[in-house]
Amino acid sequence: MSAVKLPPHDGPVLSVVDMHTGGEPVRIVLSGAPVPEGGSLLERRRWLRDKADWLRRLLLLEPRGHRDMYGVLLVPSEEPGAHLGAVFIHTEGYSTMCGHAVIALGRFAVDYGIVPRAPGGPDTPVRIHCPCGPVQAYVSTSGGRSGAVRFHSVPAFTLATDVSVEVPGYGKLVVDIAYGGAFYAFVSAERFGLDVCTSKTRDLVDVAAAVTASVKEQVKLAHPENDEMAFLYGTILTDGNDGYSEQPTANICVFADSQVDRSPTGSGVTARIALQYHKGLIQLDQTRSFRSGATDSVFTGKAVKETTCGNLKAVIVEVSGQAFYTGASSFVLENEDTLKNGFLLK
Ligand SMILES: O=C(O)[C@H]1NCC[C@@H]1O
Repeated sequence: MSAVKLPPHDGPVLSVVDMHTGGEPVRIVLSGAPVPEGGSLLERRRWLRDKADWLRRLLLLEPRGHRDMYGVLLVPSEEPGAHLGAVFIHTEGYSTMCGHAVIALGRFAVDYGIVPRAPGGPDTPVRIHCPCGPVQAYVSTSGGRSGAVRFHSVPAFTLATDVSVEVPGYGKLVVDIAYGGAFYAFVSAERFGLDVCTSKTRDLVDVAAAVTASVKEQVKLAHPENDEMAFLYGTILTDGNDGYSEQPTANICVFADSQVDRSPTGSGVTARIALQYHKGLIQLDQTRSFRSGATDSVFTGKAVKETTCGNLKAVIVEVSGQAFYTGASSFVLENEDTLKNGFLLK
């Protein structure tokens, strides 16, 4: 089949590979993006945010994307041994960690030749420098293709448990706050008479967004090593099944500007494992399954090592999942297009 003929356009052609992990999209930019200035990944991330945010908007917002779109800009990394640097983007801005995207990037790195497949198998290590720090992924091979990916994230920890917050319309409630490369508030959906798997997404989003807004107002977060991580990324509503079980526990993550994760949320699973370990509900190397309330997709997670983060006890968590390719596109723009930099409906 002949290559697709590009339409008339102005400016760069942005070539992307589209994937999904558990239903959550990942748009990886292959070429056409500006090379960000800066001596570190975090500086490059700030440059992209402050000087080239048109790129995020064009790639993720309508008409080329949608309200719940997610993407990755690959940037040079100064991290020793890193195979690639990742700047995670969503429809409100930039995040510090994205487990579902790490799972996709693991496959992408092997399949696109960034990391040669380890001859001896079974896994090919792929080291990904994320804004929260280095993440070590291990890419399996299945039938001559890359397959499931597991990753060891940055040190994960519980910041606070049983934090009381006043949520307008819902009264006083108690949340837990934990970090898995990003900070999340955790609360059972049952507290609102909802079920993460069967309630309307709109109802779950409204509740989670209200909790996020209240925690942001009433609770000051701190990260022991990096102030840039000290913000509440979202709220994860759970089914309340925090005690160890071989049965999956379900959750749904509402992050950034009421964006809904279709996957079980890799950084959320990381934080949830840290929370369950902190509460003595699971032991090291006990694997739990986490089901997305949105799509029933499943990640597994386990704490594999105790560590510290600054003065806090922490654990290294391993998360596993599977990503799939959905397409490859070239995006262009025309200067006359008044909507060329994207939009979202109110
Ligand atoms: O899997 C994750 O960690 C990401 N998915 C969307 C929200 C998080 O960044």
